[in-house]
Amino acid sequence: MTTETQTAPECLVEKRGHVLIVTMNRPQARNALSGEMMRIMEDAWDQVDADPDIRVAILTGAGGYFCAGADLKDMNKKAPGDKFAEGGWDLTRLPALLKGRRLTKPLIAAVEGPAIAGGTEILQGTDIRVAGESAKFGVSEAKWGLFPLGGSAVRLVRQIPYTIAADILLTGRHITAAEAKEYGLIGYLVPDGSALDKALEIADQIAANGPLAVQAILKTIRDSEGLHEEEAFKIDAELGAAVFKSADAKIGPRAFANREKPVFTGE
Ligand SMILES: C[C@H]([C@H](O)CC(=O)SCCNC(=O)CCNC(=O)[C@H](O)C(C)(C)COP(=O)(O)OP(=O)(O)OC[C@H]1O[C@@H](n2cnc3c(N)ncnc32)[C@H](O)[C@@H]1OP(=O)(O)O)[C@H]1CC[C@H]2[C@@H]3CCC4=CC(=O)CC[C@]4(C)[C@H]3CC[C@]12C
Repeated sequence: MTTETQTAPECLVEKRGHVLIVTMNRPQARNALSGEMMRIMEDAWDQVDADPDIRVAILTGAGGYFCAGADLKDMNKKAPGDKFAEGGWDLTRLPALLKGRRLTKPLIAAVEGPAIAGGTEILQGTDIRVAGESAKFGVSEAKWGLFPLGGSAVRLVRQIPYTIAADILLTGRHITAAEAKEYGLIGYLVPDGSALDKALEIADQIAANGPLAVQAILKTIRDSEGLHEEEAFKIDAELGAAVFKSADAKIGPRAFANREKPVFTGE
């Protein structure tokens, strides 16, 4: 197993075997998003897509916090609205927050502590979500007269029941990890301090699977979203057939017959 570490002050990116771990790293501000942090996150997502050796990614936060959204104190220096007015921003895409961009490999969120506003927004761009029991979630932009530009007004109502999403978006109230689990916003509730361990366990399970199969399943999920079943099955058939033609599709059944663990090559 290879281990490479690239550190940067506001976001850490670590490759552990086939897994890339991205850690938002401004714990003194509950990992509130900064421009620098978002640039590093965007680069990390490019790395996930480009490096064939990376099979899964994990997004987490340092210091026992996930992310408190935009840096509200920084907004007092220069309001984002004024920056947007200066132009050059395509607000239909915020790649760092996975708005208008999704990864080609699975992304697991490991949440401890608060995941508020932008924190819950980026969560909606992840595929599998694990949280410690004391984690808190919410999309509280409206409380500060702001809009959830990370995409929640569109995405949250598609991911959890409508009336709960509308309540969270319009009241800006925070919900507990137990509520988030009940609503299906997260998939795993674990003891505090163990979210990353659980995420790594899930990542290892995924990384041991056929990478072409995993990526084709994910692409089918993404590309067929919102389509009529008949249209969706065309995508499903094309991507599925390509997997069946791969060397991995021979390795798996052979390993089963020989009572061995399959070692996939991704070819
Ligand atoms: C548009 C998106 C996005 O949709 C907008 C937002 O995310 S708005 C953010 C709203 N955030 C909140 O409501 C959370 C506020 N915080 C809390 O409620 C609580 O602090 C907590 C529940 C998180 C934690 O409570 P605790 O009791 O545990 O701790 P507490 O004592 O309160 O805090 C401890 C210390 O941490 C500081 N803190 C906490 N939260 C923040 C925060 N959000 N900002 C700053 N500091 C915070 C707190 O003050 C304490 O500090 P002390 O010193 O100890 O007092 C936008 C999302 C990202 C934006 C882009 C970011 C990059 C950009 C840069 C640019 O230049 C251009 C614009 C942009 C691209 C920008 C554009 C908008 C976004 C996309």
